[in-house]
Amino acid sequence: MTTENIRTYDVIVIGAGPVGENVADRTTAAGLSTVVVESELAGGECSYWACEPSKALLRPALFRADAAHIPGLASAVAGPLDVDAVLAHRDRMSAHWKDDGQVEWIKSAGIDLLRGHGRLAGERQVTVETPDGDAVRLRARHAVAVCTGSRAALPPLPRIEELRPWTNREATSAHQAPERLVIVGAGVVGVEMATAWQALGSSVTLLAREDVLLPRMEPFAGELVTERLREAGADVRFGVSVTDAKRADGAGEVRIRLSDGSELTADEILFATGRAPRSTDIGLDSVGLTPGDWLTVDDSLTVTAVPGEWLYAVGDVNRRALFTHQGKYQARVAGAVIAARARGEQLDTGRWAPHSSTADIEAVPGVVFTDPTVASVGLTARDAERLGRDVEVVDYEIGHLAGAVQYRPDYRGRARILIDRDRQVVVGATFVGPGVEELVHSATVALTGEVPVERLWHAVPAFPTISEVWLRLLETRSNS
Ligand SMILES: Cc1cc2nc3c(=O)[nH]c(=O)nc-3n(C[C@H](O)[C@H](O)[C@H](O)COP(=O)(O)OP(=O)(O)OC[C@H]3O[C@@H](n4cnc5c(N)ncnc54)[C@H](O)[C@@H]3O)c2cc1C
Ligand SMILES: NC(=O)c1ccc[n+]([C@@H]2O[C@H](COP(=O)([O-])OP(=O)(O)OC[C@H]3O[C@@H](n4cnc5c(N)ncnc54)[C@H](O)[C@@H]3O)[C@@H](O)[C@H]2O)c1
Repeated sequence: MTTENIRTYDVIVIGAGPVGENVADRTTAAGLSTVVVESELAGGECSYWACEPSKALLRPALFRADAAHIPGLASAVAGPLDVDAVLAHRDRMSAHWKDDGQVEWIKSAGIDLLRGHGRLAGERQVTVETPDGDAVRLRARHAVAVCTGSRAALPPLPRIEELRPWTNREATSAHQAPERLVIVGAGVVGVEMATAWQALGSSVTLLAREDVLLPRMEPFAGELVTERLREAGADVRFGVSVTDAKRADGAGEVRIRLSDGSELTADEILFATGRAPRSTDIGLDSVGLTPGDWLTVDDSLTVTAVPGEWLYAVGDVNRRALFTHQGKYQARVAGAVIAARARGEQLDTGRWAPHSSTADIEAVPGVVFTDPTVASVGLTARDAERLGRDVEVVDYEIGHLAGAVQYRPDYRGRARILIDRDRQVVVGATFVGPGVEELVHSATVALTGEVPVERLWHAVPAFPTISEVWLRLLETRSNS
């Protein structure tokens, strides 16, 4: 390798997903020269095969579900969705799988972009294999941030690759609705894709290994989503997993055997069975780490097992909170940490301090875009029990609110808040019902601000809105 191929920067970021882009933005803004390395498309999974395309598929389905129950509007939305128009909209929202817009933004922010596959090559060093087969060696004066994200984790079924199964990539970029779609896994990807493709004309069978959908959330969330999915025509089955699956003649339909002995036939099978870190081929062994592992970090996003405070892992790859918004929050913290260390400053750590990623553990909001929508932040009742936290659990049927009936006359939904008995602050909230996605930030502010419940009495929600659920929850509590 010639010396011309060695480039030195203050900071090297591997992976230009939403998180890598934000780390690079922060370090550049702090005056540190930064290069970001990307092997596929700048913008990452979120822009092309996750958040953006999935929400573009779901929005028409959810809007129609609401409109179909609003007097005077129902007849206008009768009949099937215009699938071609929905898919064309999804294509636009995924920028037609081209990253020119992202590349332009990266350049405008003063960040260098290097296309290729990045691998750690010892302390503060990264080697990049470029698309034309060249190798570029990068050296960092201060920091390397691994932001390589995650990929779909497939179950250990024999010869699974011969099945050509769908993962999130195919499920968000398919150009036609399969007639019969079997979805394995009832987490967020499973239920969102079941909602979208059932609305787009597929006959969906959703297989849940557990006895409820969305098993990590409050049980009533999964119960309400099950009701509506079944009303929409989906076949939802509990307590089953796939024991064997084969594509007939290697090309035709998929024949699936389930753990209860039953069999299914489908045109496509989607495995929505969780995520694995993209860390198998990023040179982890060169710094004493195990390829394929999640990267454990402390609250400053510094990789704990590597000495010298130069290696960071930010976003999905550290497994703290697998959401774009939470990864971008970590990126803001990591950028501030890298800049402070580069200036030789003492870090300001501790809960909610600028150099401490706190919210990605204590107040992670998430919205599941299903009918009904599920929005939550903080602990569930089950989490509180597991952690031995003494909480008061308060429930309210959102459908009793005037604002909910105005929103959709057949409104079905429920809210739950958890109040820490000692501190008298909200430590968890779950809202299930149409339109609750914009409600969850009020709960996030209550959690992060640690607003005393007594003060929440004075936060008066407007009439008639679904936000009045806050007042009813507090009234329910004081009446009990
Ligand atoms: C179907 C689906 C829907 C989702 N919907 C939402 C949602 O609505 N809201 C939400 O908040 N979250 C959602 N998520 C989660 C969200 O997509 C992730 O949390 C987010 O993409 C993580 O960002 P990241 O930058 O850490 O990783 P990624 O987005 O995975 O980006 C990592 C980047 O690194 C690159 N890379 C990897 N290895 C290398 C290497 N060796 N060299 C160079 N480049 C490399 C990749 O090509 C990629 O561009 C969804 C996920 C899925 C699967
Ligand atoms: N709207 C959003 O914000 C959004 C949407 C999609 C994904 N995401 C993020 O992406 C992450 C990954 O989502 P996901 O749904 O892929 O994972 P998940 O971990 O949420 O759910 C995976 C499900 O698959 C099941 N499963 C695992 N192995 C199985 C097997 N062999 N057979 C049957 N079932 C099996 C698990 O029990 C679990 O219920 C989520 O945790 C979330 O953070 C967010």
